[in-house]
Amino acid sequence: MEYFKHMKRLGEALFELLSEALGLQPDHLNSIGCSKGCSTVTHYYPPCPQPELTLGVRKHADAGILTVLLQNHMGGLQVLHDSQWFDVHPTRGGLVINVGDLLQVLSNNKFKSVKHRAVSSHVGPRISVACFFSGHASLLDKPFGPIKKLISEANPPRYEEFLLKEYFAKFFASSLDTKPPIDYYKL
Ligand SMILES: O=C(O)CCC(=O)C(=O)O
Ligand SMILES: [Fe+2]
Repeated sequence: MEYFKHMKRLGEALFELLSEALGLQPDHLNSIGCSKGCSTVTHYYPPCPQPELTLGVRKHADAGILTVLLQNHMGGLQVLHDSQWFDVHPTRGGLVINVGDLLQVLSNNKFKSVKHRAVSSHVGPRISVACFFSGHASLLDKPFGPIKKLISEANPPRYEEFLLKEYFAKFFASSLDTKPPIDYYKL
């Protein structure tokens, strides 16, 4: 419980910084509910006898707005950059912050969601705790798209508006092998 209180506060602070980085008022992303709707998934990856035959989690970008990830000392998380996989080495007391597909939409592609995966290992277990910020429930029924203040003639919208509830319905009906729901709304 204590951890989630801290996650909520951290989320608010991160969304302030991200708003400023977009050239918006510091409270912009918080005021539209970005730091709400935080859900948590804990992963337990046991030691794997044949790690070369499998992956812990396949390549994907997180579907929500922002993810705060805590991993134990085992390592295994990798991010894709310029078509190459890079290890995200665990740092004691460190957290990994991943931009999700919905922040890519809100920022009209200024922030790019990060493709990542978790590889298996002979040793373990590896444990990770992901807090997914997916936005306040009241956003589900409202049109969602790039922030209007970020749109101009020089920077036209890269996504059409859509309903988050339809987006999440697509997400929950999909697998990591199918195209991510964000792709349906690209302009
Ligand atoms: O276990 C990890 O480090 C990654 C988990 C992950 O990518 C996810 O839950 O979306
Ligand atoms: Fe992920």
